[in-house]
Amino acid sequence: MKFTKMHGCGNDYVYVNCFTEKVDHPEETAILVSDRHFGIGSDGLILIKPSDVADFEMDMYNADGSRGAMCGNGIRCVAKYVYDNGLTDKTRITVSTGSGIKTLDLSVENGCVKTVRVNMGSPVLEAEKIPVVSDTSRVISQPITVAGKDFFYTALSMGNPHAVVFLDDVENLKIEEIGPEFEHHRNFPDRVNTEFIKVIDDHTIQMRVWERGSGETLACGTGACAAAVASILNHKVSSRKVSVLLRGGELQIEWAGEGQPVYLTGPAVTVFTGEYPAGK
Ligand SMILES: N[C@H](CCC[C@H](N)C(=O)O)C(=O)O
Repeated sequence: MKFTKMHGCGNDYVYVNCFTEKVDHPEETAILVSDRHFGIGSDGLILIKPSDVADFEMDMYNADGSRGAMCGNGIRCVAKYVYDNGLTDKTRITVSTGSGIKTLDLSVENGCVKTVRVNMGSPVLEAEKIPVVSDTSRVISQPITVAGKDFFYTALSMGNPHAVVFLDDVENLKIEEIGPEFEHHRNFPDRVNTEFIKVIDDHTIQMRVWERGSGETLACGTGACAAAVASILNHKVSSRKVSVLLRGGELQIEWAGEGQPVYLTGPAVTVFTGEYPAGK
């Protein structure tokens, strides 16, 4: 299987061009290739496929083999891959995902995509659609006890479920302890991606993330969108343009308010190409 290794702010995936390659068991393949010692090493696997309803289809799998409905860092790399490899010459493309068709605008320098702006669609705030178990119709700064500790969280979907928690310190957070407890908490029937946020100023937040199915990643595109929306809803920031500082880089989020789409802008990087498994 020929593959290309790419990342968005350090959120790295193995990409396979399914116009020319065939992946029969993507769940198992995602587990194998993600292993950072016995495989290629990645946060998961992303298949780039033909589509009848959009220019391309993105089919995304986490490191544990679970299928993700949307991936903000991944979709930017899909755009870079299809443009840089000549599958399209358009600088506005559509990509079909598990959470609908997304429109992307590509910024090109010297014939290659450098940054991509994604219309991520509108956030979903209704508890039952996220889904989250709650006795309130929305979850905006609601109390939750996780592993015996009390937090306040805001829940929303960007096509995938997110829980956003505001803390005074995220640097020293023992995310490997609390992350899985959130991921598997009874409030989240489909598990959850959890973003831990420190507010820096009225347009800047710092974020660490424990991803459903992949653990701590250096960045999460849908998570950065969820964090910015939660920061605006909770009046933690006053700007509608939020810079999200992640361990792997910086993402720019724009949201004009309820009923409006969230826009995600960030880089996409190609690291290397290869063959898996290697020839004899
Ligand atoms: N772990 C996520 C999918 C990947 C999302 C993330 N890598 C992004 O950039 O949005 C989920 O299971 O919903």
